[in-house]
Amino acid sequence: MPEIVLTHVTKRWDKFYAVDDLNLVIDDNAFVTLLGPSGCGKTTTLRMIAGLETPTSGRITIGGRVVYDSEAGINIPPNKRKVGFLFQNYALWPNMTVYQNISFGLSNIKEELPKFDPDASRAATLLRVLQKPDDVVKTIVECVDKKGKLDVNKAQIKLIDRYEISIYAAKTLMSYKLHESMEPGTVAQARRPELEAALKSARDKAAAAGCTLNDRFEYEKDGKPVTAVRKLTPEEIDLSVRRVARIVKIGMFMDRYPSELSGGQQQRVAIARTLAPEPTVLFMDEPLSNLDAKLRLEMRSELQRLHIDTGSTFIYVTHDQMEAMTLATKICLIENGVLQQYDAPLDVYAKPNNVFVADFVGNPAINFIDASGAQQSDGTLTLSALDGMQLSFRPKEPLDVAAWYERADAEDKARRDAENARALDKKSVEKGNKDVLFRYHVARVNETEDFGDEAALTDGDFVLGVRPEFLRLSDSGAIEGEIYSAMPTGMETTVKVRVGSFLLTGVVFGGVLYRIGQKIRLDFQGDGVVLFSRRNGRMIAQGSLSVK
Ligand SMILES: Nc1ncnc2c1ncn2[C@@H]1O[C@H](COP(=O)(O)OP(=O)(O)OP(=O)(O)O)[C@@H](O)[C@H]1O
Repeated sequence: MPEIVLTHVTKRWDKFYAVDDLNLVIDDNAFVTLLGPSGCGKTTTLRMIAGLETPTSGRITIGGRVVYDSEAGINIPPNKRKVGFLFQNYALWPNMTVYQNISFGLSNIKEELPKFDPDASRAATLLRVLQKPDDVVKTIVECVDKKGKLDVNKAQIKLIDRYEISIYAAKTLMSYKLHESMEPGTVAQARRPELEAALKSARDKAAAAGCTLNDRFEYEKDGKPVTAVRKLTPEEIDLSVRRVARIVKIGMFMDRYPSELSGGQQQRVAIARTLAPEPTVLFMDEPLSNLDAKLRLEMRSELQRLHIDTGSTFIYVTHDQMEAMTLATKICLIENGVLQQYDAPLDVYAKPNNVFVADFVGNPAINFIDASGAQQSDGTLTLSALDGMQLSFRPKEPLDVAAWYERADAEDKARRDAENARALDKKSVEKGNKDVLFRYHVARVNETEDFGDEAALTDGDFVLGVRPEFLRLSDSGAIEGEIYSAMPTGMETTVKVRVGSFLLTGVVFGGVLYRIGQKIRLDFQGDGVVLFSRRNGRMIAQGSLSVK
């Protein structure tokens, strides 16, 4: 499976930078979700990797092969990138059966493929299955109804699934009528000589051409595969269709038309159709957004399984952070065309690079608390927050705040210098959609209009990010609060707690009932509270928070 590498990829329309200098390495067999708010550049990124959109500049490789390079003038079309697509509007052909919908694309393939002997392959398959004639009989008689009538269609599908064979092999097997004989073993034995002869004749034919047949019945010469430009044989097409139908469990619906299927079943057919040509990379753009909530959840787990079963690399666009969190091996979070974080979902959740990431991921959302103060000689930070309350933040790892700022400022300066140098280049186009510092939201009881006219921020201005599960409601808590709202779901209750003029959101597990207006006490738990710089919005450290 291929690794996908994007190097300095930019896409702009005039002064609008939809994707700005994106560098990304997508590992073999990864499940990457491209996440971000509407218009941030997710779909553009996906389309550029797939070859449906031409980048303005940069380089993209798939499996070591350059598919796009602005400087070298390389741009391989999508149908030559061996990739598959699954879009929101997957539109099955209504006048074709499920089988035809899946097989249609395969029957149009005409490309360089290994030379193959379908007769030898089928003979070998039948010989393999006939080794256990009693098993074959058992599989067939399972499809006899109460009145003693055999459902031939069902029996064929059972044989196809049981032995992973084509419909042609299943029909031949049925024609042997093992299930009608008192001695299936003898019937099976009687069939062997003709099948063995077919196999030998195929090998002789290959030998006459100076070749050998490998164990997949493909021609080889001097140990190397012999290829030819050809179409797939009906048997190969059937085996592919059956393989993907097995994966998405639609084997029983092959003769139905799309209108005779539920939304979820149609979606599975669309997935099967995409998987049939065995794409090494599968692109999905919000493929579940047309489904209802329950089906979405079901299809999510199907997709996760599919990812393992197919071994393909999945690249999946979504603006639903929950979908991104639950499916991905890695999340690529984009805002305004700029990569914000590329990490495993739990790392994005626990160690967000900046306030934007912290805010975008997690439901209920993280609590932001403005705080100001300084680091003490013991490494902790003494902070004033929530209307003058004195808090102590203890970093999880050793931290030197002054040194952190020095590094961050040096990085910012280097970036600004690079941007200025870029602006001096005559060919460069100034970015119209400028990057602005994300304005996080501090929840208050009486929300006032935020004019953004803050006093100049210093290195002593911080933002604390407290996930709802790090708020602890307990009688021994040092902070006084009052229940502002409580939403029990049975498994947990989401509470908004009023602390002075602020509102903090917490999650309490179990069926606890709270009364609105009820006085409670709370504090913070765990060492996962995140400290951000208010000046540049970036994460400084994780740690624990307590009241002094
Ligand atoms: N052909 C085009 N010409 C000009 N601007 C475009 C064009 N295509 C896309 N854009 C702009 O590029 C930005 C990124 O678009 P893109 O479709 O990648 O966003 P997205 O993150 O997938 O959004 P959504 O979640 O809404 O689909 C958008 O602001 C969009 O308006």
